[in-house]
Amino acid sequence: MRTLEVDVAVIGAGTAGMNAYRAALAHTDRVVLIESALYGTTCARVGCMPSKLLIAAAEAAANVRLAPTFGVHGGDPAIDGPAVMRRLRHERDRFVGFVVDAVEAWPEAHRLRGTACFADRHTIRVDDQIEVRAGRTVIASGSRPRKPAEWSAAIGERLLVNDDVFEWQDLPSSLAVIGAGVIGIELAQALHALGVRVRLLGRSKRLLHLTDPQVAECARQLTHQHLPYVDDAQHLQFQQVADGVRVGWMQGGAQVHEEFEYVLCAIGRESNLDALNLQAIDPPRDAQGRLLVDRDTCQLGDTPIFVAGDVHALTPILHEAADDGRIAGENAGRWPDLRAHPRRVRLNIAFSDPQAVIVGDGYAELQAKGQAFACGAVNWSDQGRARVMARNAGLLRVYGDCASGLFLGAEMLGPNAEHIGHLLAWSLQQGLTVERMLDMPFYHPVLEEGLRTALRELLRELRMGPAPARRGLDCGPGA
Ligand SMILES: Cc1cc2nc3c(=O)[nH]c(=O)nc-3n(C[C@H](O)[C@H](O)[C@H](O)COP(=O)(O)OP(=O)(O)OC[C@H]3O[C@@H](n4cnc5c(N)ncnc54)[C@H](O)[C@@H]3O)c2cc1C
Ligand SMILES: NC(=O)c1ccc[n+]([C@@H]2O[C@H](COP(=O)([O-])OP(=O)(O)OC[C@H]3O[C@@H](n4cnc5c(N)ncnc54)[C@H](O)[C@@H]3O)[C@@H](O)[C@H]2O)c1
Repeated sequence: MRTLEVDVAVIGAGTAGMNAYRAALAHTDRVVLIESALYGTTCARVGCMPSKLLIAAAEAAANVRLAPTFGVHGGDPAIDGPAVMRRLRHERDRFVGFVVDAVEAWPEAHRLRGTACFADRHTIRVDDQIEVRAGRTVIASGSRPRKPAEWSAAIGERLLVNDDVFEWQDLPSSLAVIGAGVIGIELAQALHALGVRVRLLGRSKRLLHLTDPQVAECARQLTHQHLPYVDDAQHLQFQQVADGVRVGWMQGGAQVHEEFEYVLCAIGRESNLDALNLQAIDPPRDAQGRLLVDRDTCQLGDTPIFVAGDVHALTPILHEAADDGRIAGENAGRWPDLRAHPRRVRLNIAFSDPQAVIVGDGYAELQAKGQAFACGAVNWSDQGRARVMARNAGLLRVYGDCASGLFLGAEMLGPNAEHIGHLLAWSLQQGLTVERMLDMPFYHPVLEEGLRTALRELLRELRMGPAPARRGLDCGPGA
């Protein structure tokens, strides 16, 4: 077995690992990046980018369907499945290509291909061919879709995960989507809008990680309006039939069956830790058995090992994985003089229809903290610009601290939530009070005026401002 001595080894060339590699390189040239599969990242190959390409096609179809609302008639959208998938794969391959080019431009001596596996805290074996002696290691091995073995045993290749969807040459005729989390909702809604017969099967009434009971209920109702959705499917059963799968479930005490061409499993992800032989490093764990990782340094306990990205499952989103990678790589490089990096405020966006956002502390977290907080809200059904665009569905709830008037967080379902979410996250990270946020300019007529309505109501609820005008007065008194 060949031996390689380095200061820093990075396991996984995804977004976290690539950022860790670059950050470590600022401190030492003795760095190696180990990857077991293809370069290109989960984000570009099978995650953020291809899913948003599919959603972009779905939005185009939805806009055609909405056109008659404005007196514009072009007929039903004709969906060319092979063309939808061709564009998706073409653009996806372009994004992947940029990533692959970037990695392959790094020195060959810094790159190893193969599956990494610990022998001890300073030794990593790669496919039992190379032994890497590393001063420090960054684990950035990501996650993969959870796929119950008994479901695979029952229906074999008819059971798909998100990775499979983006390889389709054409859209399927029908699909059961299991799991009403972010991936399930985004893909179910997009494929439904593209003419696929979809049924979304959730097992609890909770959707998209929303915890505010009012926003969650609004999400549940809108999802029911938008696509065939069962919010309490119990005792799922799968049986292979001639042209697909017969899916059975219990719903409100009754047994229901429906046949689909495929089943998409979107029930969460599991960390890629199993191949790493973690027992060899005896990792410190918390009371729940999770790896004990310091969020501000990414260090694993007091070991010379750092953990970054989805593998830790704390905040499995792209910008957090990139931040983790930078922090872990920098600290692995500068070891033992570690630096703590304050983290950005929480911002989650689901590209559902309408979009969903959670900023800062969600409703359930504030309640769990026992903090005295007040709420303000806007229902988008009556908001001026949202009505102009005929996209007036959803609810925004904003939270503020009763003692200080500080803005604390928000949950939202509604039009352009991705942009309002950013405004709110930036305000939160700057430590603004609700009053200070209301000092900012609001143009007319824009969706942000809806945010202003919610903030005014919040200020009133905090007993720090006057009662807002009753409704729909963005161009009248109270504007
Ligand atoms: C369908 C989908 C849609 C998403 N959409 C969004 C979105 O819109 N916005 C957003 O912010 N986030 C989104 N995400 C989440 C985002 O993609 C992830 O947070 C991010 O890609 C995680 O990056 P990572 O570096 O941790 O993992 P990865 O990119 O998965 O990298 C891990 C790497 O480690 C390698 N590896 C694993 N084990 C080993 C081993 N033993 N030895 C060597 N190498 C190993 C893997 O092959 C892989 O290349 C989405 C995810 C999915 C699945
Ligand atoms: N827009 C985005 O930022 C975006 C998009 C996609 C994915 N992601 C990231 O990827 C992560 C993983 O997404 P995900 O959708 O796989 O996980 P998730 O945790 O969001 O959702 C999984 C859902 O499956 C349900 N579920 C679990 N077991 C089930 C079962 N046996 N039967 C029926 N339902 C079951 C859960 O209750 C949950 O609602 C997300 O947490 C998110 O961080 C982000």
